[in-house]
Amino acid sequence: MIEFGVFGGGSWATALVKILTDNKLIVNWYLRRTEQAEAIQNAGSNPDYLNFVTLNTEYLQCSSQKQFVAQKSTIILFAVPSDGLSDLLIGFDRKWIHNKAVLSAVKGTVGEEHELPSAYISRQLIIPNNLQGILAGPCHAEEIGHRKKTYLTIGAVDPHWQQMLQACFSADYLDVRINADITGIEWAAIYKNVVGLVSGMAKGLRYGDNFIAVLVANALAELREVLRHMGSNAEILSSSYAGDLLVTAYSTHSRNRLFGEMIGRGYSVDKAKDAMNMVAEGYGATRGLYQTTRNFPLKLPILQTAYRVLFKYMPVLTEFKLLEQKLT
Ligand SMILES: NC(=O)C1=CN([C@@H]2O[C@H](COP(=O)(O)OP(=O)(O)OC[C@H]3O[C@@H](n4cnc5c(N)ncnc54)[C@H](OP(=O)(O)O)[C@@H]3O)[C@@H](O)[C@H]2O)C=CC1
Ligand SMILES: O=C(CO)COP(=O)(O)O
Repeated sequence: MIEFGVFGGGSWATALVKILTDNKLIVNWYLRRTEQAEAIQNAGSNPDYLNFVTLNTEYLQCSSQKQFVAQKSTIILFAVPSDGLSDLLIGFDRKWIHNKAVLSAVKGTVGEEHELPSAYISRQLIIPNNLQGILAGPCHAEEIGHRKKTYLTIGAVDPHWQQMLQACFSADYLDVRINADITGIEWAAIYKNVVGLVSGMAKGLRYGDNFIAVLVANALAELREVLRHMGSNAEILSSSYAGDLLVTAYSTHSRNRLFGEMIGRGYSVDKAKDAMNMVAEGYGATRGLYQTTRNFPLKLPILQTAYRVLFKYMPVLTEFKLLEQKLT
């Protein structure tokens, strides 16, 4: 029988647990704070994230024991921020998940080598290709919490697993698309978080819809170039790539856009970080993607703008004046 082991207790994990338990699938949910695990088990909702979402506790077992969750489950799902992955995997024995499918819902780069989450997890836990997968968007946890129509993407290469996961995450308000381009989707998700930040900066600087439309159109072209150089022949005008970029660039739920908006309004990077109560992956993604692509023969002015503002502390308005000249 299928049992999911979900690792991570934030908004995305909460939305995913809701989908799975609504579908009457057993979920063993690892939360690093015991009090959070107990509160969710008792109240049937997560007090800290998406607290309006009611969870079906009949199918839910919360725990702050990694080993218990990993060993009891048949499918492992990681849904923590990318900078929490290495810490999460400390003391995580790969024997606990031998021959189990492992799915990453993480968007970001990991460590100083800027590895993709799926690659990092697979290297650490020695997961064979056919048992690796990712869960991607375009989606925001809040809208899933409200059962708003959403398209999800399952990235996996094994046809049996593709179909099984598609069934697990489908619902009347959820369509699940299958895509075997795992690394392309992950790089697209990393880049789109950078675009969300830059779109937010533009908003904070009081640029209007006319400019932001040009910014996003250029971002799509940049995304295509990045993916080509990463070895993906993706048709980017589909939901898993462009869709994910658009939702982050335009949605009021986007944490990256909110973070960028604060920078545009004049907050320092540290002050903007302090004001966030959820992760904005685009910050680390900007550095990871910049360093990964800096020797590529590509012009990536949007990525460079984000990098110069966030990591070289250049004045955001000055950088946008330069960016204006480079957009086509
Ligand atoms: N939110 C969304 O709509 C979507 C998010 N994602 C991606 O999912 C990932 C998680 O994001 P999200 O849930 O939104 O983030 P949140 O900021 O909402 O929550 C982060 C969660 O991860 C937990 N965490 C952090 N580090 C560790 C660790 N080392 N061990 C165990 N738990 C840890 C935190 O625990 P604590 O509360 O104790 O600090 C918290 O519960 C990100 O990569 C994000 O880009 C992808 C698609 C949609
Ligand atoms: O990855 C995410 C949703 O796709 C979360 O990032 P945003 O909240 O910035 O969109």
